[in-house]
Amino acid sequence: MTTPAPIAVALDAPDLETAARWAGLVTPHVSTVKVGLELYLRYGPDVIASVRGASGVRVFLDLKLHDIPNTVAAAARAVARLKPAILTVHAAGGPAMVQAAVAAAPDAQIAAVTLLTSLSDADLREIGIQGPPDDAVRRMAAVAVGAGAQALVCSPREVAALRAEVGPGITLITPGVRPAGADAQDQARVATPEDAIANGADLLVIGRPITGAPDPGAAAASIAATLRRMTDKE
Ligand SMILES: O=c1ccn([C@@H]2O[C@H](COP(=O)(O)O)[C@@H](O)[C@H]2O)c(=O)[nH]1
Repeated sequence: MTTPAPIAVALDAPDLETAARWAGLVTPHVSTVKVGLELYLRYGPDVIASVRGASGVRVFLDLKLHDIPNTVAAAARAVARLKPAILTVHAAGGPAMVQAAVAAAPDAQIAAVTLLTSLSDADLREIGIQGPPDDAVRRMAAVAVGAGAQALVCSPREVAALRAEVGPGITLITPGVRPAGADAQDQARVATPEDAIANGADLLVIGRPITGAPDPGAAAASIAATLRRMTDKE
């Protein structure tokens, strides 16, 4: 049996049955499945058991918590019992908020989201973030890691700069991944799976290029095989 690829498939499905079906199709090929706001807000905690299924695949709970520290601590504590492998918070919540999540969910890897991959350079300027995204991402990452975050979420375009900033011990997670020629859809700062890995990403978040394919299992297997060929060459 081959080792599952370092991919978290974003199960952004309209209903639980579809999410569980996608999870079943992709889990032989990928290490992780990701539950986001759409599913969690619709179905609540039950969704975790449904997508985990019999395989017991790692579940990444992408709730992007962002509130005052006391509220985030309570929310993180509430979901910690679901045993997600990874739980996201927004780095923009500041160090006390990140620290509160880390303390409240000690068994989950707390991943701090730096700048959403859907924001273009123009969008970033409009919300007051001047200069190259790399700079802001590195600043936010340093604060989050200083507060105890064990993982960071960034665009694959910033992952090399971030790796240089934080070193090898922090897990770098990149959404905004599109196979060559695929539609970027609402993502702005994108790169291919090969480039994301070559630049230092540990875990690629990929949703619609897999779940929107006629056969999500085959799409996941194909991207996984591409990554495996890269590591075999090393
Ligand atoms: O900056 C971020 C943080 C999280 N996401 C999430 O990743 C997936 C991406 O899905 P695609 O279909 O591959 O675009 C989605 O669940 C987002 O909520 C992100 O895209 N960017």
